[in-house]
Amino acid sequence: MYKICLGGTMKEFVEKSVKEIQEQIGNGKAICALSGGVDSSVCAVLVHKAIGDRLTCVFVDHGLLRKGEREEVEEMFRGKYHINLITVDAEDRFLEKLKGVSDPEQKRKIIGEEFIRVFEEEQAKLSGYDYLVQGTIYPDIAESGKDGKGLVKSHHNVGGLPEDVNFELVEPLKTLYKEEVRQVGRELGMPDVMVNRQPFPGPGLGVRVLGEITKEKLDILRDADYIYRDEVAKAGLDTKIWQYFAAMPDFSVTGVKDGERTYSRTIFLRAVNSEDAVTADWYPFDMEFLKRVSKRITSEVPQVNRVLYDITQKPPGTIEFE
Ligand SMILES: Nc1ncnc2c1ncn2[C@@H]1O[C@H](COP(=O)(O)OP(=O)(O)OP(=O)(O)O)[C@@H](O)[C@H]1O
Repeated sequence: MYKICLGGTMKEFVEKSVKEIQEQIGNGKAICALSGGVDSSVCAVLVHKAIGDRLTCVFVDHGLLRKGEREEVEEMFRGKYHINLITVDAEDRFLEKLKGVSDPEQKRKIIGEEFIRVFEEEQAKLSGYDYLVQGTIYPDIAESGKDGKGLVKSHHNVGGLPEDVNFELVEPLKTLYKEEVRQVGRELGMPDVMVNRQPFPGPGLGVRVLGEITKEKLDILRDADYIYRDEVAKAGLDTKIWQYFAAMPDFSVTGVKDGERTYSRTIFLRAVNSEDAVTADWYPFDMEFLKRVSKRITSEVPQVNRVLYDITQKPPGTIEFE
């Protein structure tokens, strides 16, 4: 395992990794599944530094992304880093597959399987790619109890890429802890919004729209979540809270607006701090902050008439709702 304090500086780590990646890939070409999360993003930028245009990233827009996320990823990787990036528009096929499904495990499974199918299709369109870049980090290997050799991230959020893929794996971050990965990102000049990014589940908003997923629900949740994130950032809390997000339960409730009865959507707000995701405590926002967020959501998102803040620790709760 790489230890910054014992093993040298981040600059040295980056130099050493670039050399190793060049040695491994030679003149070959590599493909990387890019989620926009910290691990795959840092990995992509590192590998790009080593092999330039011979890296192609594939970003799957499954329609379960947060508001603005796709644009941010495209701007960053295509615009700033000039990395070959294929964005796959797969919203319709994911939503079609998810129609009528409300069981969380089944939703995860469907999203995972569809992700693999999409990735395989993209891979088939490309030729001459022998290497698969994976943002595997040390805890992934430790958790799965393997030594990491030839390991395809077994706990892949969206089901795991098939083990039989005809690729040689490139895993330059596999000796690092998350915080070290962030430091590598900073060393590579990546902006704070990217390296400090909070964890986001692989199935995305698919597990934050509780119960059956529809485009309408996703759009409402995206708008509410965007306002919440905006207020957290404005209050300067975005680097103080480990994870914060909005979710939407599978029921409507009665409310009143302009003297008329409404029967609309509820939004849950969640914010937790945690060291290791094993235990977590809810964040003690001040009441004025919560009032502000609630007012903005209920006035700017017309389909929402109630906002609830979750004050449950993990355990007995979990960070996500599904
Ligand atoms: N929408 C997506 N498009 C392309 N690849 C994806 C997508 N979602 C996930 N992946 C791939 O699956 C891997 C594992 O996803 P997971 O959600 O478990 O994230 P992670 O382990 O936190 O990594 P990351 O920080 O890169 O998101 C990612 O590193 C990425 O390679």
